[in-house]
Amino acid sequence: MDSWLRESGALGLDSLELADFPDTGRGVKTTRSFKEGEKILTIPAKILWTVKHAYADPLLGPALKSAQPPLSVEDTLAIYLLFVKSRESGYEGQRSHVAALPTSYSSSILFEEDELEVAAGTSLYTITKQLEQSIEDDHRSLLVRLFIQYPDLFPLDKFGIDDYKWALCTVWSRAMDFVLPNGTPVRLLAPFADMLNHTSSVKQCHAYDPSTGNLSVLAGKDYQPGDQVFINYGPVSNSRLLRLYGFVIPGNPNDSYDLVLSTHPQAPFYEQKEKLWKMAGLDSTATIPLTLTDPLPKKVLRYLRIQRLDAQNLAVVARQGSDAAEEKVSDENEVEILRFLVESFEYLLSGFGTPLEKLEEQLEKGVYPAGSNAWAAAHVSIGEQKVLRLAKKRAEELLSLVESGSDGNAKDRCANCGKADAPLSLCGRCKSVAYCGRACQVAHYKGHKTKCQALAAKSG
Ligand SMILES: C[S@@+](CC[C@H](N)C(=O)[O-])C[C@H]1O[C@@H](n2cnc3c(N)ncnc32)[C@H](O)[C@@H]1O
Repeated sequence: MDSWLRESGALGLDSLELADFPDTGRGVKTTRSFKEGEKILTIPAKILWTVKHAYADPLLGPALKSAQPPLSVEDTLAIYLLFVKSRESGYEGQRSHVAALPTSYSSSILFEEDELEVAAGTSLYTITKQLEQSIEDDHRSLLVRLFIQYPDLFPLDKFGIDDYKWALCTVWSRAMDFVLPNGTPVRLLAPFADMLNHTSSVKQCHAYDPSTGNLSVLAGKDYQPGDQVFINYGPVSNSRLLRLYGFVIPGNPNDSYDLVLSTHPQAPFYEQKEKLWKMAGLDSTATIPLTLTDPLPKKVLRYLRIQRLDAQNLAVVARQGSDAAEEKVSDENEVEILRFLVESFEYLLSGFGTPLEKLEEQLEKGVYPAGSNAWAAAHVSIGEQKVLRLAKKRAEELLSLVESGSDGNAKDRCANCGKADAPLSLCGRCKSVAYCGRACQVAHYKGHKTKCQALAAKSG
């Protein structure tokens, strides 16, 4: 691969080497020092794996163009990889890259049943099960649309379901995503740059240059010779890390739980409510991430307030336009949604195979060998349970405030983020709500404006 990279014009290889590291496995180390921000590596456009290049290939391109409906970006890249892997001659450079790829992966889609069972109750469990099914369906569809149409290009012994899963795992764990200035998304695989492991302690330091199409990596921090070079894959939860990359970060601060909210189209006033959700930037089916820092996002309350509107409140809320249901609609509505949330979180938590404390105890005792699939699944479950417990606590606190009638002018917590353990200052105009800082005051103003003006006018 090295000579292919050099001949193609890759820059920076003289200062970098592949190496094995105890925590992250194979990665890249520097052989000289770098200052943060310095360019470390450039992989030229012509050797990147992209959809454009797959379609431009003289053998693969015409077959891809004939597939109806067209393949997704993910499938195109996966088939491109398998196609090159299956060739016995030609494609020498790309084949040397494929030969350097891992032969197996530890994504949750490849877990044994008993390993995945450790994560029972998590969104990882549900999504993995759904994925297993959809991967089989997609593979069957590729057989019909592509493989059996061109048996010489896609020999079935090299395009089976296990090959397809390998290719998908390769794309999930190694592809990089960018959005061009005109909003077009680009997904690509960059040889050698795909050997860089992740750490959240560097800023995003891989970049795509839309004018040249080259991929570059900058130093995300200062490096000494022999240091491992990292990039940042983004603020990814353990659930997503395990599904897409096959690893977890114990105590991951980005852990989250994806809450799915949906409403039956035959529910009362569905069409009017659908309009209100749209106005509020939501959809009739909304997936909202609950996180450790924001376990009960405002969007959840907003969605449910609209979902539970009665005929009388519907008209009032519709007049609020884009501020619709940003704040409490009525005591009844608020109590109803908060009770629903407390019960739902309780129900979701009861669905976890093993409670958080028990899992922590098991990890402590070494029941799951460190680094094993079951160990990783246990970390996902712990993270999601932590988030759900925080969300339930927050819903209970809000419920007791509404039930005691002290929510409307609660001054003991930030009206925007709910923080109570921070210095708070009152809204300068109405003095009825408090904020932990300027950012929260600004973020809250749009929804608070009408009430603020009314209260300020009342108090003269
Ligand atoms: C883009 S590749 C990086 C190179 C990879 N280690 C290799 O040998 O090909 C992404 C994969 O590296 C591993 N990886 C990356 N960052 C990691 C980390 N912080 N801890 C553990 N494994 C990591 C995971 O297996 C992940 O799927």
